[in-house]
Amino acid sequence: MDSIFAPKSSSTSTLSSPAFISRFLEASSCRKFSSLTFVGSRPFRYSSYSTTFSMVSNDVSKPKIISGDFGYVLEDVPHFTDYIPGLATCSNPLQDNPAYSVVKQYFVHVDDSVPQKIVAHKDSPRGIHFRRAGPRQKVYFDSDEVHACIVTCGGLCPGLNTVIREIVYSLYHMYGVSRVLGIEGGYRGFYARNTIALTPKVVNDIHKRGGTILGTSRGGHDTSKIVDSIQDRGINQVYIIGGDGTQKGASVIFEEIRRRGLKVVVAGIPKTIDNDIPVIDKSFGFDTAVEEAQRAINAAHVEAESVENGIGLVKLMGRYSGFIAMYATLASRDVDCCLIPESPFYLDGEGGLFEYIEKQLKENGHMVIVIAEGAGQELLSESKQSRNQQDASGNKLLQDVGLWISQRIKDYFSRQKTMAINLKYIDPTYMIRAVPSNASDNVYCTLLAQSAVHGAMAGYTGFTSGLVNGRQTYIPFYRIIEKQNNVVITDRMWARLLSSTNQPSFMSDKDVTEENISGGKKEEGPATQLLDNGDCADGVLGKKEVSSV
Ligand SMILES: Nc1ncnc2c1ncn2[C@@H]1O[C@H](COP(=O)(O)OP(=O)(O)O)[C@@H](O)[C@H]1O
Ligand SMILES: O=P(O)(O)OC[C@H]1O[C@](O)(COP(=O)(O)O)[C@@H](O)[C@@H]1O
Ligand SMILES: [Mg+2]
Repeated sequence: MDSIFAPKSSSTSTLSSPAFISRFLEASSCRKFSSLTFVGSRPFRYSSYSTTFSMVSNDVSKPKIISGDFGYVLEDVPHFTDYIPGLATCSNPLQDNPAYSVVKQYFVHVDDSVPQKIVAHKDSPRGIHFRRAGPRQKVYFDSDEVHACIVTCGGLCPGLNTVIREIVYSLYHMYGVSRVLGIEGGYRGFYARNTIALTPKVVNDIHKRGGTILGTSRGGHDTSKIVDSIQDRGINQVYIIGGDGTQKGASVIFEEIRRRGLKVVVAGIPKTIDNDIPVIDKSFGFDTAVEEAQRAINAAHVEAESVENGIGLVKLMGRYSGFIAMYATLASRDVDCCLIPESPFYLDGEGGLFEYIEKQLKENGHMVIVIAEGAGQELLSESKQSRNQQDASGNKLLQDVGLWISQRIKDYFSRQKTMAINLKYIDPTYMIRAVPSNASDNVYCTLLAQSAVHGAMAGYTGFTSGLVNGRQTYIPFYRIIEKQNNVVITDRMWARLLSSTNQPSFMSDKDVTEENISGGKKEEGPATQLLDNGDCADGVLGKKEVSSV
């Protein structure tokens, strides 16, 4: 255990002499560039393994956008060389790894990139691309120099332990790194908790367990305390696993690290059971969650069809994004109605939920309803006080829509006296996210973790490792945190759902306005490949974004 009271690095000022610099470079097996450049007269500060150099440019915090022929745009991620001059590089140790020596062209070409949109027309501009993830021929860290840490933040999600395990394994076995710390209890763990030494032995079995062996938390993000702790411990690779809030936190940590001129990588791995992170195809743990939700839906179906006028009601997670509910519904085929936050609904009157339930019960004798936790929040009669309640991270606390709607349905039928109903409410929300990841999520987690490690070793920083169109990429933080990924209710996927359940859409033509379509984001097309509106690179977005570069 490494104590939080670890002494501050003492060697911060006396190590700038030319003799020390040359000894340092000799000691490293990394080949140095022709010279170490000093901008101005500021000496560099060598503090344990995190090194402070003078900044190369004042413009480093701007997005790195590179344009090419035929409307090609690369939204690149930051790299050490953007703000640290004269860094040494080494050959990638993977070149001597027997397991990988069989792979032809194992190293990713420097110009490889992955298109954000793959549906194209013959006149389409090539559109936005992200840097392809994977090992690079040259790395910016000597194996002995690396001191990595891993932290998990926000709510649980299946696969967290797998990602932790695979980061540790990649660092140890691909890059010969042997110093990896686990930060306990989320962001606040950097300054308020002890750390755990992570070795392949410690993490060997953890992918079979749900949760995170490191623990997690909401709130507690104090940028300067976190970066101080990173600097004091001599950490130079920070792997941050978490959702939209966590990636926002990672982005400010990265900015502070860059402001201080530290040779410290900040790499994000996107975690969200709600699948509310944009750009990426889907988040890890999502498949597992959908699979697990089937068990609850099956139970609801069995209960409902075993009694007269049975209603099985299942609440699933999804604060603002109804992906789990939508996919679980599509997968199950037993669901008669799926309610999500993106699709407003109403209870009474023609075309309302009560009318539909009555019809279903008359025709089939039972029905199954799936409701995402964030659905219909505007309908819940809530006190002003509860409306403003937030969790420690600032996320709005939701009322239990499952309990509320169960009561409203029961009240309606007892008022109507047309039929006696038998409603069973199942709330499996925490069970779904507490399970270990399934086989396909395990593979996905492995690729995300390996990609993050390859990127970090190659000197990339300020990125989230993510799957785009089936390829691993490095996505700049600003693209991950700029908006939320939502179900687009005018997308084909939602239409498929409506046709599979036969539920009312609760929408009139006038509701299909720009504002109602996922918060007015229609012109930007689907933020995720879990949607399917066939948007291609010559859409409004393509033209707008290309011309703005
Ligand atoms: N805008 C933000 N800036 C900095 N840190 C943030 C921000 N939003 C959330 N965080 C931090 O990220 C962590 C996780 O956020 P949270 O919203 O709870 O979960 P998730 O990352 O799963 O969305 C918390 O420690 C929180 O303090
Ligand atoms: O009770 P908790 O831990 O706050 O978690 C509840 C929330 O966590 C989630 O599962 C995921 O949220 P995050 O991605 O922000 O962690 C939401 O669907 C849900 O509202
Ligand atoms: Mg979140």
